[in-house]
Amino acid sequence: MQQPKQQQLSVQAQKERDRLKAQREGQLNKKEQALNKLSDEEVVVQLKAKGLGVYGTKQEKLDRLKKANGIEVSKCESAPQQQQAPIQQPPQPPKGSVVDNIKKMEQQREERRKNMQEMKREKAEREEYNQILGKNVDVEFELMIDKSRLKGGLIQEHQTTQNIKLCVCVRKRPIFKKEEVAGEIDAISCANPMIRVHESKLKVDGITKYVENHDFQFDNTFSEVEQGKDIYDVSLAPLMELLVNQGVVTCFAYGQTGSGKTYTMKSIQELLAIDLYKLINASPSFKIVVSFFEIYGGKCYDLLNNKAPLQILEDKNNNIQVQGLIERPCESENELFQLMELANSVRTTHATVANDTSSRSHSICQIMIRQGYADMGKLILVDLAGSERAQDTQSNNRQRRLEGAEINKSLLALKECIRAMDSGQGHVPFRASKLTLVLRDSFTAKSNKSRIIMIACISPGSSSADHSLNTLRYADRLKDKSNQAKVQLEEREVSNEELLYRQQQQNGYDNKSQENNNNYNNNNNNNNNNKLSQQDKQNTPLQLPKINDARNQNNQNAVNLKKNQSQGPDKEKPKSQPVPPKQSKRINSVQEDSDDEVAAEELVNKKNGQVKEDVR
Ligand SMILES: Nc1ncnc2c1ncn2[C@@H]1O[C@H](COP(=O)(O)OP(=O)(O)OP(=O)(O)O)[C@@H](O)[C@H]1O
Repeated sequence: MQQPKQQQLSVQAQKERDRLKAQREGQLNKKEQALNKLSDEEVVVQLKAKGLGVYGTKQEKLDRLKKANGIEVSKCESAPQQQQAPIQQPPQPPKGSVVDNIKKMEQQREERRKNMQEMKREKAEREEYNQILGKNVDVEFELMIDKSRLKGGLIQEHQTTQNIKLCVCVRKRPIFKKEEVAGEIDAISCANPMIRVHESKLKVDGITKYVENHDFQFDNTFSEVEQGKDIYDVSLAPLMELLVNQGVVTCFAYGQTGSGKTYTMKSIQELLAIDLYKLINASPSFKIVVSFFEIYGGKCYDLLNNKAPLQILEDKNNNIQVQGLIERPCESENELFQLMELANSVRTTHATVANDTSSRSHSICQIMIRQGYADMGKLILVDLAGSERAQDTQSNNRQRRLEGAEINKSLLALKECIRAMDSGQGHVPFRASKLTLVLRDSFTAKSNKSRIIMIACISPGSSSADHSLNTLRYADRLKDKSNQAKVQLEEREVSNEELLYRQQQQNGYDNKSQENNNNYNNNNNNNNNNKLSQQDKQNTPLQLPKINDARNQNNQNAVNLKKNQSQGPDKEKPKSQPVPPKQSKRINSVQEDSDDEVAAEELVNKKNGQVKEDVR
């Protein structure tokens, strides 16, 4: 009697397994169909969100994405075949019908000729047009690049830095007339948050031209039509409140020489001066103190004190002190702006192979907001020296080459510190260079009080494409994406009970660490000449007057304006533009995961141990 019962059970289990398998396959098919419909840009966005590589053809990228979604490769390969199936193959001519074959070949030849003529016509038209404009560019490359450009406008609106601890932005400067006359093509296209570098190349035969496209995605990207104000509005303006609540805001401009770092920083300084005094005027007890120095060849010089040499020292409380640095109080926005102008004008510049007036030093502008003797907040604007590769410095003299080496060393140290800070590592190697040493506060401030904005500037010229790639790769590596991916993966694998347990543990730990933090900060603050006011100890955010509301309104206006512009006749949205991914990449990945999680939960709830076996 027991045997038939067992058989019955195993048949039931088999049925259940088949049913689940069919259900799972159905889900995968749906997912696969959805993936097949994605445009190239959307595939790239999703790959980046999953921390995967974005190289290869569109099909290869799609396959990689499918694999990451749990769809089998063989299945992936069969998908396009399934799609192609409905296409009616023309009936094969019977063997020996030579005449038909010849006709077909003639048709194909005719088509090729037409295409060739069309290309020649297009090329001639473009050459004529370029001649009128005085452009002296390679038309073949120009046409190829134009065909592979990201369509104009924004894929996504710019995000503000309010909730982003490390915000990495890219700014492309416009191409200059003299560059076009010298044969440069605009080789960068930009549609926030994507940026594409079109690298012109020759095949191994040495004559066949082709264009290799490199895609990157950042928190924000700004094209040549966007102004310094657009960057300021989303990057620094939202952080004004933090500046009077013990915040440390650091803004870096990084990039190849001549890519627009100083230009960007100057426009930001101008807007900042206005906003800071709006803030100060609303609370008269606040005052602004500014110091400005440069780090050149590993040494520090005061830019507001006739370039007097400075020393960087560490006191017994491990605080970094720049000995001899003059701090100038400023009474008005004009005074602040004039001091900044003065400091910028005395900065060390030299003519290099790449730029006639290349800034060879890192300039650091520190703006402290004080109430009495207490620091309420600190803003640090760092205009980094132009990044150069070793091969660019070959024809420079020894001094320039040493400068280049020193600059690169400090940029590398900066990258390591930002990465360590972003990934939440306890140890930040800020002693690796003078630059990171003086910026210690930016890396070690409490995470909710510290914001870093990195603006990577790039030149659009085709001859700068490899420099631009270097800059973008540097910026891309600042954010530890693998960490995020790992956390997501790990979270998918733990059970609900375990998650609950972890959460409880975490809460306990957070409370403890919060206490420890408070103790540590209080001690630290005491050591730090008891500078902090009562308000800091209570940790209550200061209520700000209308300035931020006004800014938010401005932001909204800017966004609306951009929307209107992009809908206007000049910037008509191309129909082929990919559907904008509304959510951030993290939200996307959570949603994808949730499908699987819901399915798994349903199964677990429905059935007994046998079903659990299947789920596993
Ligand atoms: N967005 C922009 N719009 C118009 N002109 C720009 C823009 N960005 C830069 N420029 C111009 O490009 C030139 C070089 O810019 P800038 O001096 O800011 O470069 P840089 O990156 O600071 O160079 P370096 O590192 O060598 O000092 C300047 O003449 C500047 O006016």
